[in-house]
Amino acid sequence: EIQQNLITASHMIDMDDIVREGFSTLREVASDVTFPLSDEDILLGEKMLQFLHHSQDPVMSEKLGLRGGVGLAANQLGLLKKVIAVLIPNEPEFDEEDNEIAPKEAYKMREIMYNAKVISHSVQDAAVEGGEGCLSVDREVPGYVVRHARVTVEYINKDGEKKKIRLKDFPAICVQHEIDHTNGIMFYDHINMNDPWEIKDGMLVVK
Ligand SMILES: Cc1nc(NNC(=O)[C@H](CC2CCCC2)CN(O)CO)c(F)c(N2CCN3CCOC[C@@H]3C2)n1
Ligand code: NI
Repeated sequence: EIQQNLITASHMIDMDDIVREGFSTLREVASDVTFPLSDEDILLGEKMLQFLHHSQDPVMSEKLGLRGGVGLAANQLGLLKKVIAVLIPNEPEFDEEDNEIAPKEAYKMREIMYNAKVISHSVQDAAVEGGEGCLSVDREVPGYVVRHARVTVEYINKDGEKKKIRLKDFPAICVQHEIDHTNGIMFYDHINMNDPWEIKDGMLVVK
């Protein structure tokens, strides 16, 4: 495939590997990956997670010229495979003298998810305060991205184990953003363009 360097172990994903609006795979439905996972699909997932780590590291993000990311989908790499990676850090706390206290768990969520799908969801909607962005969208698109407040997601992890997890708050938003990518859906598809900041029917605003 055209994304040859994505399957060389030593290559580190950077912004040049991320396709932008107009590239076909952002509007296509990706295929389920088959199990047992190929070495290529295992490597792909690991490199997607590595990209997110690098993007959240002051030194590596600077070195590789990365925009910050907490999620990534294979469609954004030009690959029609249902592979997503999520890396959501726990925010550090601060003591009375404003010294940073490392959180017990560094990450709220750190996962490579194969064939992820939403199998059930709350009636209640939610949107992230301030709206969303996307590494494949080089422009601001303001407005509440209306999503499900809580979702039950089924996926297979890199060890081939079927998982079923319930998510709420920001993790629910992030995983929906990534699963959307694997179905050719962009975040701004969920913004009410007539009234982008409309809050209706008990929609939660998530920080
Ligand atoms: C909220 C946020 N969105 C960032 N970017 N956008 C993304 O991740 C897109 C996916 C997210 C957009 C909204 C829901 C999912 C990427 N998308 O296109 C993938 O499909 C961030 F970078 C970011 N953080 C907070 C944590 N910080 C830790 C230290 O390092 C910087 C990092 C910045 N928070
Ligand atoms: Ni995105």
